[in-house]
Amino acid sequence: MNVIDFSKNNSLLNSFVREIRDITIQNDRLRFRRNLERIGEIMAYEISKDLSYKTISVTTPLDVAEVSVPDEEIVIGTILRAGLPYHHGVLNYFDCAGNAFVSAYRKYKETGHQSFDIHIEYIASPSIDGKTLILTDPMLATGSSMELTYRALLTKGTPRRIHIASIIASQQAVDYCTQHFPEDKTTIWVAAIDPELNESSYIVPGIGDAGDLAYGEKI
Ligand SMILES: O=P(O)(O)OC[C@H]1O[C@H](OP(=O)(O)OP(=O)(O)O)[C@H](O)[C@@H]1O
Ligand SMILES: O=c1cc[nH]c(=O)[nH]1
Ligand SMILES: [Mg+2]
Repeated sequence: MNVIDFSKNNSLLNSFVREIRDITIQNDRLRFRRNLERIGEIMAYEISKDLSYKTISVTTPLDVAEVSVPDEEIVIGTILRAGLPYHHGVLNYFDCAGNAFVSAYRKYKETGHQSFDIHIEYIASPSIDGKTLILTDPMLATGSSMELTYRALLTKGTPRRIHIASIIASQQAVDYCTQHFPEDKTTIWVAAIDPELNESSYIVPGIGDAGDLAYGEKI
């Protein structure tokens, strides 16, 4: 599977990643959400280079110009909650895309934060049949939410191409997605790959809880 890790290259993207990681900056919720959004914009731009294109003629006030434009029908799929600002950034650039929203949350077992199941309770999606599906979630920790969201969306058709667009992924999640997504039509795009998960399956060093940083703690 094709895995694209932008931390290997120097770009402005790394400055935004620094801000969502930095404990002295990340607690400004407005800035945190805006950083997820602008990373989404950059991801969309990078993914756009991987699409197929067609040439169209555009009438200007003076003549006709030939322009290459994307020739794929895109659906952006997002996992609540932390996916929302990131989704918004991707949608800022793929502004004609369809949109799918899936709720996935960790339901912890009575034994504490070490053990949980992922629950999916809500899906709102257009048909994804034959389309290019961009799955957006800033955190890819175990990879389970991403896989279960994908399986839930398969009830809406079979995508022709899949782009998993995350921000911080664990190496374990990258390996997991490599095993659980169709190899021939999936690309994983990440801003960084971190080495570890802690005992609560949080990414280390990671950023902490992305949903809480964006929207506040939940009970
Ligand atoms: O790869 P996984 O181990 O499945 O974990 C990743 C999931 O955890 C986060 O959501 P969370 O469950 O914290 O929900 P929230 O966005 O509502 O806080 C994140 O946005 C992913 O959806
Ligand atoms: O590190 C992690 C893991 C899951 N969810 C988060 O928000 N952060
Ligand atoms: Mg959370």
